[in-house]
Parts: sequence; C-alpha cells; structure tokens
Amino acid sequence: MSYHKQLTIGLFGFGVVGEGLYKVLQQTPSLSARIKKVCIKDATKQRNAPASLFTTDREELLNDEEINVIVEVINEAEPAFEIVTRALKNGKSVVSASKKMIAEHLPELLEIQKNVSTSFLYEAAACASIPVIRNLEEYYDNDLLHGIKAIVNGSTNFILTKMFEDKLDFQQALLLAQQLGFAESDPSLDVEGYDALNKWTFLLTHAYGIVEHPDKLLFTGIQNIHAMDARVAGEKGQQIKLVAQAQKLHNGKVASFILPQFIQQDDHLSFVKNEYNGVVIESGFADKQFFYGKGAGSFPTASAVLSDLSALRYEYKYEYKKLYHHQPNSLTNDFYLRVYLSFTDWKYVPREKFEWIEEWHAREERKYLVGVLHVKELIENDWWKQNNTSLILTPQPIIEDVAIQQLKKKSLELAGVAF
Ligand SMILES: NC(=O)C1=CN([C@@H]2O[C@H](COP(=O)(O)OP(=O)(O)OC[C@H]3O[C@@H](n4cnc5c(N)ncnc54)[C@H](OP(=O)(O)O)[C@@H]3O)[C@@H](O)[C@H]2O)C=CC1
Ligand SMILES: N[C@@H](CC=O)C(=O)O
Repeated sequence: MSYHKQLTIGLFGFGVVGEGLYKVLQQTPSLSARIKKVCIKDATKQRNAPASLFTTDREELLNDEEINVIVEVINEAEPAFEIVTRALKNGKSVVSASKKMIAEHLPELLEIQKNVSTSFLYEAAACASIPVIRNLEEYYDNDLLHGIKAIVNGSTNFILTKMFEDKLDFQQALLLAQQLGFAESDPSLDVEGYDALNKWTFLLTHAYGIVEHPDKLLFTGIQNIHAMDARVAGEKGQQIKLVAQAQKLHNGKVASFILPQFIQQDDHLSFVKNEYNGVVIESGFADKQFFYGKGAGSFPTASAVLSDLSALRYEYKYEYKKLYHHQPNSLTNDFYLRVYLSFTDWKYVPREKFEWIEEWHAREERKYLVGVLHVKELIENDWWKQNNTSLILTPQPIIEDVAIQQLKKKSLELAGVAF
C-alpha cells in the first residue's frame, strides 16, 4: 500500500468504538480514509449515519476488492476472529480493538501474520489512547526492560475511584461505567479481571516475547474488595488499584500477575483515576517512565484506531521483535508475594500455607493479615477468592530471595511475634 493510497475501509461494528471512529474520521480529512460499508448485527437499530452504509452481510465487506482495510470493532470474540483471519487471508490489512479475541487466539494470529504481506494492528486493544504496544515493540530492547506495572482496565479504575473517592456504591459506579461506554458488553469481564488479563497477555508478547494463553496467568479483579480494605488503605495513605505487573527476576525469568494492589502516594499509578490507564516502565538506564491516558471510551479508543490506520499508510507491521529477533523470555512461578488478606473467619484461611505472617488485626466486621505466600499457592488454589475473602498485594510485592526473608521470620519467631 503506497503512502498516498486511499484507505477504503470496511468497518465491522458501530457501537461505542465503531461510531466513535466514524465521527473521528469525518474530522480527519487529511487521512484520505473513507468508510465504504459498515457491517452490524441488528438491522433494526437506529444509526447516526446514512442507512445505505449498513449491512448485516459480512461477505459484502470481505469480498469487496476496493476495500483494502477491515476495521474490526465488534463485541464478540469468535466472530471477530473469523472476520480478522478471513480479511488477512484475502489480502486486506486489519485494525482491531478486540482484546479478548487477540488474547485467546494469539498463536494462530502470529502464524497467519507470518504468511501474509498485509498488516494486523491493534493498538486500541490495550490501554485505548496510550500508544503502549508500539512503544514496547519499537523502543525498549529486551535486555533493558526490567519491569512494567500498569493499570490497563478503565472500568475497574473508574469504579474504584467512584466508590472510594466519590462514595458511590458498587452498582451505581458500574452503571455509570456502562452508560459512559467504558464497560464491556458483559461487565463481569471488567470487574473480575478478565479484560485486564486479556490485554496483559499480548502486552507480555510485545514487551518480552512471551506467548501464553490467558489461562496460565495469575489474576483476579476487584469483585472481592471490601469497604474495610479501602479504610485500611486510607489509614496507610495508600489507594487500591487493579494492577498488572511483569518483572524480570535475577534468574532472567519474568514474574507476572494481575491482582489488586495497594499503591503508595509517591507511585505514578496513584495519579491514575477514573477511566484513565497508566503504564510505568522500568528500564535499564532511563529508570522509570510513565505513560498516562484515557483507557476506555468512544473517542480515546477511536483515536488509537485512527493512529493504526495512519500507520497503514507506511505499511507499518508489528515485527514481534522480542519474540523473533531476541531470545524470548519465559514466565516463572518461582517467587513469593507479600499479600494483605481480609476475611470473615480464620477457618477460611490456611495459615500453614504462609511462609510467615507479619501483621494480623481483628476489627468488628472483618479480620486482616499481612503475610508472605509462594505464588504457586495462589495459582493452584482459590481459597483466597472464596468466602468473601479479599487478597490485595502490598507495595513492592515480589520477594525473590526467600532465604533472607526466612531469617527475618526466624528472628520474629525468636522475638515471639510470629507463628
Ligand atoms: N468501549 C471501549 O472503551 C473499548 C472497547 N474495546 C473493544 O472494542 C470492541 C467494540 O467495543 P464497543 O464498541 O464498546 O462495543 P459495543 O457493544 O458498543 O458495539 C459492538 C458492535 O459490534 C456489533 N456486532 C456484534 N457482533 C457482530 C457480528 N457478529 N457482526 C457484525 N457486527 C457485530 C454490534 O452490532 P449492533 O449495533 O447491531 O448490535 C455493535 O455495533 C470490543 O471488542 C471491545 O472489547 C476496546 C477498547 C476500548
Ligand atoms: N472495558 C474496557 C474498555 C477498554 O478497553 C476497559 O474498561 O478498560
């Protein structure tokens, strides 16, 4: 596709993102991009665009030779996968925002891209308006990327902000996130952490060359966070956020998880409120860098689709450098996490599974402790998500060198303050 060639777009989906793109393109004539046809599901819905633009027949777009770009922004993962693969195999470039589809089909999508000359871009699928994929792909060398810590789901961040700062209850905050177009069609994908997990799956590929099925990653959402947890956070001058994290350990492997975390005031992520996302990258010589922007919503997401469309004009493709041009990294489950756990009864907490417990408190409504667990205990069991139990990581939660910490435990035991 030459630099000045007209982009003739077949758009799948005219919801929050699709309609946003339609409006954004109307205001960006310099791009030379025209939407020729829009495929939607329900022909009876009223649309804010000429009726002649719409069809429910996907073949009209996929078989139209004039259409050289498919933008896929629908809310169903399996049809999205079919559309994307058919379009790529038909010689069209594809821009997508469907993170669930990308996360669940990453190995197949990587394989297809090896065999086609067109581009498959999906910047909008992670952190919406923040150009995180292209940055990870292009800027950071494998060896320099020490760690990434990020808020990648706008809805949960919005809900936590509204609940704990504006004192809305959970249902009110969720309803607002839905009304504003931030939440997924099935909002449990946001609330229970699946959406953040999906995004993190392919961010790990662009950051570290890791290709894992989402099932393999440790995660949960904000569904178990209790009002008392927020009070404890407040007492410590901290906030609770749903954080995705990856960190290179001394053995060269990568520790990764998506869990609620206490965030200290001086952490860049403490500035990230409402539907905003934030990404803190720790690299070899630059120390920390912070990317911040709207992580959900119509125009912020459409802006990332627009940027991908613009990149198609110079035939930009992801090279998956960390996967193909470097030694890819691998994940490890050999590390410990320092966790805060709040619960209603000790009978739900297997105390013997903790390496040590540093603090424990009983309040009227709930009890809580701070202790250290091997990550495998959390991966292989789900007691920490059951019976109204809430697990939140402490700041700097990863413990690599347990031997030193064991000595600390011993000294606490000797002092009679640990068991
Ligand atoms: N909303 C956001 O902030 C963001 C969303 N995304 C992702 O973008 C995608 C779209 O999200 P969003 O716009 O919010 O979703 P919406 O629910 O607002 O819109 C979905 C659109 O997809 C159409 N659709 C569903 N199934 C099909 C199908 N089989 N064939 C053709 N069209 C279909 C619907 O048609 P109809 O109108 O007829 O019902 C609708 O127009 C999702 O994958 C989402 O995860 C990514 C980043 C941010
Ligand atoms: N539901 C998602 C939308 C953007 O990806 C979110 O809340 O982040």
